Amino acid sequence: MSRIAVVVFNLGGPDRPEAVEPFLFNLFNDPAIIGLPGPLRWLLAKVISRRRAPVAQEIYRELGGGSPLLPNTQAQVDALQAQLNDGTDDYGVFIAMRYWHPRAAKAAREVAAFAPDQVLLVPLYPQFSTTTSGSSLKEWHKEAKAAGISAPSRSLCCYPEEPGFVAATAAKLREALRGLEHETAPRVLFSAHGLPKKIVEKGDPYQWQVEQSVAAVVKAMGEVNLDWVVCYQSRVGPLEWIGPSTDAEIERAGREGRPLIVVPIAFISEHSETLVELDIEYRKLAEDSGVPAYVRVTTVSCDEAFIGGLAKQIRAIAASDRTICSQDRGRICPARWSGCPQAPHEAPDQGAAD
Ligand SMILES: C=CC1=C(C)c2cc3[nH]c(cc4nc(cc5[nH]c(cc1n2)c(C)c5CCC(=O)O)C(CCC(=O)O)=C4C)c(C)c3C=C
Ligand SMILES: [Fe+2]
Ligand SMILES: [Fe+2]
Repeated sequence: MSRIAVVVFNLGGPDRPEAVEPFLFNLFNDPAIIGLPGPLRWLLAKVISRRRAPVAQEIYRELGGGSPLLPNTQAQVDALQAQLNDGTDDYGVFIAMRYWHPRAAKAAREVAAFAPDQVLLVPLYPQFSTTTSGSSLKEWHKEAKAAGISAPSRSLCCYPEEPGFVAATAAKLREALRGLEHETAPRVLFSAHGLPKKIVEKGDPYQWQVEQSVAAVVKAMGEVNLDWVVCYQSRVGPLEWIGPSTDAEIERAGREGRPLIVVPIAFISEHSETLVELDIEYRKLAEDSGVPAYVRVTTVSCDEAFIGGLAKQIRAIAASDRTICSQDRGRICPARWSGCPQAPHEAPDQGAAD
């Protein structure tokens, strides 16, 4: 049996207060986030990260000073590895974070030591964005080359309608609906991390794939009659971002006297954007705006259907002779987007962060 290295990608988060500013610097110095020439971007990243650090430190203080993203990702990796190996030890699963440790360079050295026959690249983002999966895959290819990894690699580009992800999200939403005791019907806010509008206008498929995920969850809810909206949170900086914003939707629900159920649709584990922004800041905004009830659905995290679905997708790419984007129908990039890094794999730099 062949040895298969699975590299999972996520954003990364600072593990202590002093890490907040360098973490933010790494984020804003990424050409996928700020598309300026090197020296100018470096300077801007220095300025923005210094200015943003106290605000972000306050956010992470609510979580004990650092982000829980790495331990939560590790728990997912353990669950995934157990599902994949199922009595064998063919699969080794490695974590590569984009902006804080463990970064791609370390993961690439570990993968090289594992000496795999093939490498499967799995972004922990169901929807593809140049700013997340694209940026991580681009960095991976550079570091894999530097580490001398010669085994062929293929990636799971995106899985916005993956049945396990959709079923897990729908089950959590159903549970929240059952638990909400209020005479007025709730509004469901499917909340995703936002993006600057100009990134979407350049062809980034993220917003389109967020909408695909929401449509799939609504369909999976079957007969339940939902009043739902897709909205976008976590805006930073002066640019115009895609909307409607989650905070504007919360205020509207307050004016209309509607209870709210908030469903994270682009985050698959808990971190600052769910535990602080959704659970503390937006809950307070809801109270202040007169929203009669506010329930936040938890992320799919280690849910069996989600991890099982991911494992199924990974086995499918391991057995396939080409990379697969949205697995359920085995098609090439559903975005039909030239920047999709999955094919042809010989040209991994194609478009991803440019
Ligand atoms: C779907 C996932 C994400 C997209 C798309 C995304 C784009 C994006 N993010 C920023 C700026 C920041 N993001 C920050 C935190 C953060 N972002 C994501 C995911 C996506 N980002 C996650 C999972 C996290 C949490 C990390 C953690 O807590 O561990 C932050 C830092 C926190 C803060 O200062 O508020 C910034 C800054 C931009 C500019 C962007 C697209 C251009
Ligand atoms: Fe972000
Ligand atoms: Fe794709």
